Amino acid sequence: MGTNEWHIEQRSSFGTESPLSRDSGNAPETGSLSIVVLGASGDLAKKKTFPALFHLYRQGFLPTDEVHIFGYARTKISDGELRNRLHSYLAPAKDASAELLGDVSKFLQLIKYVSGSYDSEDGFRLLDKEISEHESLKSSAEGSSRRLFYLALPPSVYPSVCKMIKTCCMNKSDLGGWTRVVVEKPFGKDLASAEELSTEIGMLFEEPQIYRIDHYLGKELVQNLLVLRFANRMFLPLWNRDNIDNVQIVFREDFGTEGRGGYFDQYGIIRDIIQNHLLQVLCLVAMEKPVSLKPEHIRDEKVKVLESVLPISDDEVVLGQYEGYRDDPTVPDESNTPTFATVILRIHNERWEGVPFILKAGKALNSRKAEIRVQFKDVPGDIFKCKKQGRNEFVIRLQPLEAIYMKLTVKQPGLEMSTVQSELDLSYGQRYQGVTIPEAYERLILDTIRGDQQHFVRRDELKASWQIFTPLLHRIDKGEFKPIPYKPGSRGPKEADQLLEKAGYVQTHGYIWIPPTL
Ligand SMILES: NC(=O)C1=CN([C@@H]2O[C@H](COP(=O)(O)OP(=O)(O)OC[C@H]3O[C@@H](n4cnc5c(N)ncnc54)[C@H](OP(=O)(O)O)[C@@H]3O)[C@@H](O)[C@H]2O)C=CC1
Ligand SMILES: O=C1O[C@H](COP(=O)(O)O)[C@@H](O)[C@H](O)[C@H]1O
Repeated sequence: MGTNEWHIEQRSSFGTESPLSRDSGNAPETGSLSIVVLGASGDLAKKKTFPALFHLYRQGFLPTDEVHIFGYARTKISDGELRNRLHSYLAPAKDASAELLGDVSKFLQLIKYVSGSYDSEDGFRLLDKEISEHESLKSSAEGSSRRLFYLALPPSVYPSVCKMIKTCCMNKSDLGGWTRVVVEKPFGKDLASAEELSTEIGMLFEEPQIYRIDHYLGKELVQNLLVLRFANRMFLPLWNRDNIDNVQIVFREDFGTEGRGGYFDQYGIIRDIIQNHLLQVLCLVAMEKPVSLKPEHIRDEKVKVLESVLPISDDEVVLGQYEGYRDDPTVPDESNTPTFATVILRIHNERWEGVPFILKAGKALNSRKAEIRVQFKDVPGDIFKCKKQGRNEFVIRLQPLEAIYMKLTVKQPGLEMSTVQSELDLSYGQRYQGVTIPEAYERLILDTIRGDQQHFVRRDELKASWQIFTPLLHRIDKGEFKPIPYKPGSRGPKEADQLLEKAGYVQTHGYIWIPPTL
């Protein structure tokens, strides 16, 4: 094999399982599959859900003799109008080849739109009729139907929508097949509301039918975390408090809440990003090795980590709000909502006692990226006097430009015996040339069809995650904890950098990793 050749396992046919999901024990299924996108008129549906379905269709995972897709919402539009709305999201003008346009047009023909409300039976009875017609058209064995309901909706309507699905739209389960519901975040606003929502939905569906989606769990390098940690001998002895000084999990966006200020202001950055996306990543970084890759084994370990997190200390939190945030007419003039937060979590167990996990997220900052930064301790008895050049850091760049790199000290090439910071670099764009990295939503929807809950949040995980943040969130909601103003396009409040330093993070001066270009 040449250096630039790399064997990529093809995802061969619908229903086959990836090596890493084999343990889930799900057999490939066939028969009619109805995918219903509720909230089809909305932002998430057009930007993420339908494009993900289209990509799955193009790769052969949604065969036309089995699949039909339904959009459902209150807006009164025709099938054609929904298809027109979706067109530009499926085929952006810049790369609209004839082949792509042909595929878009075939895919759009699979979509039917049904209009109805979220709390009355009429619309859902009509939806059920349409689904049943499709099921009989696809001539599957009676009842062996699969029905997937994707709630691309505000959480306020989850209970009524779930009730309507349960009352009107379930498959005939005694004859085979299944009904599953996918629910989006934010799942609740605090511990009590999340538990209430869980109880309401739990009375209608069993846990194996509920897929609480967190799209960070579908990102390529998040999915790589367990492989990196548990399939590489060199990390096993290093991954603990004896060697690691601190861990940072960082999310930065270089734009504000444009167009979503009304939604955002009710939630803030902790509920929008930290309590879900970053905490899920923390679980995968910190958890013990699961017994197997079975979803329940993995999720059991994640829950143990969450339950070992100590109460957050006030002096380990910095909140910020970017200047101009309140100019949005949908944001109240006196809003106390943080658009930036650094929060240090401490895990009280044998592996991590004393190691700060620094979770940082912010909008309207100077760059867009998400990464995990594992910083090792200084070398004891350093004979090279290179301490000041920087510590070893293992960095997992989730986006953009996926990469894994290890910052390390090497001899400066040349005649002198001097040291310099450098890196071992696995940049995906360079190493896996020509490989398309699937979108998070694409993988996760495929998992829901396959019945693999490994990358979805279980009810007890959700509860434990709200337990961690609820006391802090309540104090912020009451105005007892104020965000510090920061300039849009900056690094956020300087107090956040000071907290980082206090927590033990040592910045490497005079060295910066530059993503390699092809
Ligand atoms: N947009 C994004 O990037 C992301 C969104 N999410 C989550 O996905 C879900 C959907 O998000 P998004 O598409 O942005 O939301 P939208 O605000 O676009 O709402 C989706 C659809 O729901 C209906 N709707 C809106 N408000 C209400 C209401 N108050 N009561 C009943 N129906 C309503 C509307 O359809 P109609 O009026 O036609 O019925 C709308 O088209 C949310 O839970 C969100 O938090 C998660 C991650 C990212
Ligand atoms: O869930 C959310 O995520 C997006 C960021 O997602 P990414 O995949 O682009 O990193 C964020 O913009 C949004 O506020 C939040 O609700």
